[in-house]
Amino acid sequence: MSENIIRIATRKSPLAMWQAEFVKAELERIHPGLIVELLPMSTKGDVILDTPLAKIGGKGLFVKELEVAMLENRADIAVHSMKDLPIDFPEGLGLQIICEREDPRDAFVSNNYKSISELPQGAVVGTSSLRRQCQIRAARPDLVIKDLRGNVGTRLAKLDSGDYDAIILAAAGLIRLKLKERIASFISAEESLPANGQGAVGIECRINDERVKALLAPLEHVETRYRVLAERAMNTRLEGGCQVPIGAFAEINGDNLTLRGLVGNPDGSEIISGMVSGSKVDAIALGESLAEDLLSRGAKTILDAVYAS
Ligand SMILES: NCc1[nH]cc(CCC(=O)O)c1CC(=O)O
Repeated sequence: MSENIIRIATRKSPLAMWQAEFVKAELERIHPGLIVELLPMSTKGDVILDTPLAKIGGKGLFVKELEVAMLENRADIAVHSMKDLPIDFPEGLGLQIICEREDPRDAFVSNNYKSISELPQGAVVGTSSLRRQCQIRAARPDLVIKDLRGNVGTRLAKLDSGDYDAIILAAAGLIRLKLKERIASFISAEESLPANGQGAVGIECRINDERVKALLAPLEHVETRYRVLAERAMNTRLEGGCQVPIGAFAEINGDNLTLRGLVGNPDGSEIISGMVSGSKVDAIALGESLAEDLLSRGAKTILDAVYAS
């Protein structure tokens, strides 16, 4: 491979392309003379659009093709939304960089209402996320949750066509796609704990590719890494895939990291939540200890039932 080229494997969705373009622009800014090429590709998750994600199963629905491209040396790096990235990597590949986090909150999007509490009895809310569904239904058991798939633009179009009274999306995706004005209100972490890694972009590469690793190093954001490591460690210990009713959200104050987490029934009838605090350098241990705490208080029973269904 030529010394001054980096090839980025990316999904073709507008958000994935934004993230890849962001990494390309950063690399070109930091390393004048470096040529960065995009290799857009479709993944299984992009092709199967009519089935709820939780039912398609299989880990890495949105990443496998990108990883094969790196292993076959058709690409050097892949840019991912951290929250969609599986815990395990194929041999030879690894998560190298976590970039600075965008707003991690969920966003309430509606053309008629300002917030969940304003929704009338029995209103229809669109989301395919068990995590969002569980927390919304815990607060408002009367609401009807209707599946909502597709990329951000598709989901907004379905809202606009009148299929839903409101939909829930990650604020980060809307902000990045310059659709912030579509956000009726931000949902606080107290109302809906975000998914692990939400709003953060990660970069995967071949673990033995020292040239690429050196070029990527300046994109690392240390605070985001600690936060996302704690959140992912909790998820890993809970053996959570990406389609699980699990929320995890870490914040850092000085050297102190506080991690909040929850596991719930998709119907919102039961939510087990907890919190840990400690030194940020112990991020992974903090995540694991919160997972143990949740498991000891009944999370295992809930998750077993979700995985079996
Ligand atoms: N599961 C899809 C997905 N993956 C990443 C984002 C956007 C924000 C992010 O980077 O977390 C979204 C859309 C959404 O959840 O609304």
